[in-house]
Amino acid sequence: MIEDREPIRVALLGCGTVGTEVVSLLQGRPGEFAARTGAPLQVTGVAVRRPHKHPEVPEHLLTTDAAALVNGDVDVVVELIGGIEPARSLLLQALRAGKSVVTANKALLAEYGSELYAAADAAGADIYFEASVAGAIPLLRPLRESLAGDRISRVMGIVNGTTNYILSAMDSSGASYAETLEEAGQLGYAEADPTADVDGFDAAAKAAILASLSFHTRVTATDVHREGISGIGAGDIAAAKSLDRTVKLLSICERVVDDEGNESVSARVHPAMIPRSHPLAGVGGAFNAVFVEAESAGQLMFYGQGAGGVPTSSAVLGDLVAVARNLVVAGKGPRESAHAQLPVRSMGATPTRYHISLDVADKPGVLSQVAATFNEHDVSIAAVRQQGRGPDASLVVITHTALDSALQATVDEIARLSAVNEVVSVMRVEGEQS
Ligand SMILES: NC(=O)C1=CN([C@@H]2O[C@H](COP(=O)(O)OP(=O)(O)OC[C@H]3O[C@@H](n4cnc5c(N)ncnc54)[C@H](O)[C@@H]3O)[C@@H](O)[C@H]2O)C=CC1
Ligand SMILES: N[C@@H](CC=O)C(=O)O
Ligand code: NA
Repeated sequence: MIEDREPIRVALLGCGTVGTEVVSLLQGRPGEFAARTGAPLQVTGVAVRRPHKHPEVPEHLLTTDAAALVNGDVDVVVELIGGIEPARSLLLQALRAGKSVVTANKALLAEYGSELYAAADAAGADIYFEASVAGAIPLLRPLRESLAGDRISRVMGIVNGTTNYILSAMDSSGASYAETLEEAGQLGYAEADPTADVDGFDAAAKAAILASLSFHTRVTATDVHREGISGIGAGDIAAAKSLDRTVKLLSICERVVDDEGNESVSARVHPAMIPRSHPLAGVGGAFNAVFVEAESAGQLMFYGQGAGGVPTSSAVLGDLVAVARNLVVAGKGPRESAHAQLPVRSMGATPTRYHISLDVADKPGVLSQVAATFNEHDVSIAAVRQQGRGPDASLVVITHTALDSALQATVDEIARLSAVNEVVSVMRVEGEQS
């Protein structure tokens, strides 16, 4: 009888947006969890900062002493506090004592993942973190396990729900940036400090995790080129609309092979214009979607709810069941796989495409001056559209693929041309043939 087996003792750290849902589901469905893992799951304590704020948790389980809870009689520690400290110290403490860990903390994993993996490995414990990237969507388990026999070449997607919620609203209803950011916070999508979302730190942490798993290489958040959405204005959204495109914050991780056959990894987060016909263009609200390209599997797409307490609790509980099953059969989950150790390519050396929208003087020679600047930097133009407006004109240029540093240098020089009144919008273009 499963009920007669020794329970698996679970400590929960943090009871906020995600933690509250995890506690409630764990307490509400004990029979199901026991049947699925092969032993009952017993919550031994819930570490919180202010116990009086948690009437939903049985009082005897609440504690403000997370370290004592981790050091006590527990088999699995579920960390839902977020941030680096005290989460890092608490998880190292747990792992070094042979206790397995489930965490949703991308910021921590993107910086200290290797340290945590090493501690888990040394003690024979597990570390699972499906909720850390793309919330409810099963994505890391497929990368770590199902695709472990394949070679991944590219991962591209929307992995931040808050910014997608904001950009979708700006695109569809012309809503303001500030008002939608506040809504995203109320709906439980935004991080405790929402600048982590809008400035791209959250997406960059997720890109580091995705690149590490996909390319068997240690990639940290500081290796990821990062641009957020705080500079995106109504002008950019309008420029995209006029070309039947939309703006999304994308995380793109690629295996790049140079002319000599040398491989490197590129990981970047930035807003990009994509065609409205692209499947990512239809991903609205806090939904996430990620494309994975692998040599044998071909193209795969993962889609679902990337943020919010209820969806994220699904991924956390899935990991908890996996860890508990391993404990029941004395098995182990996957370890760190960083054998490839590919160098990380700088953003300047990464091939990209640009959309550039200019306000120029409508007089002879302007177009040729602009075209000459592209030529000087060896950047090839894919399309040009000019529209006169009295003495001035709007000039839109879309380039072919070139090194990002060459594109950046071209834009800097164009901005200095006397015939250019204003650089209205500069954005990378993704999701179409170059
Ligand atoms: N909210 C979401 O949609 C998602 C969140 N995550 C991640 O899940 C984790 C938790 O996120 P949320 O629940 O949204 O955050 P939250 O801010 O709502 O909850 C964190 C809780 O931890 C508590 N806490 C802080 N320090 C503590 C300590 N020393 N001891 C005990 N409790 C402490 C806070 O009081 C708060 O209640 C973060 O790592 C976040 O990045 C991952 C995917 C989605
Ligand atoms: N703040 C994050 C939450 C999930 O990881 C987001 O908006 O995606
Ligand atoms: Na996930």
